[in-house]
Amino acid sequence: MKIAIGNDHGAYVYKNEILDMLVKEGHEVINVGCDGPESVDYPDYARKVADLVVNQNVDCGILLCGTGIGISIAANKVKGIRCALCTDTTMAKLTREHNDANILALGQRTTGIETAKDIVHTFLNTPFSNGERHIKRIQKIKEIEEKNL
Ligand SMILES: O=C(CO)[C@H](O)[C@H](O)[C@H](O)COP(=O)(O)O
Repeated sequence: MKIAIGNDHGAYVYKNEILDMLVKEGHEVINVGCDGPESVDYPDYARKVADLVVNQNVDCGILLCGTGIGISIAANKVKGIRCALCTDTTMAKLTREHNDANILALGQRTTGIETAKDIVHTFLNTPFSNGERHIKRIQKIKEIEEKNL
């Protein structure tokens, strides 16, 4: 898969671990995150990954910050983004099956690295269920986006 990954200073260690893992597994990864501990602003990185996803330059995105909260809030402001903060593999599976999430958010300060890697694998390997009720609900999310323009 082609994946965009972005992060703030609170998650550059996990970003590097997950980036290395994905490249070793044969994925093409575009790194638009920060690469060190200097303080930066997570919305800037959320926007970079979200733009790559909505413009279909990548199949999906991964965003990381200290908790995954701020960066997911920012990404979800971009029209067309369904970014899910996941803290376990059940959430990752269900957000793909039910919400067709196109960005996964993770927190370096809140989730263990092995769990985070498992979450990434589950997210990437779970297809959208295409269930009628889920399609209807995603359509309603899109209607909210349209009304907010
Ligand atoms: O947005 C966040 C909180 O939900 C992230 O955890 C950020 O990484 C965090 O706010 C950064 O905090 P810092 O004190 O500037 O390192």
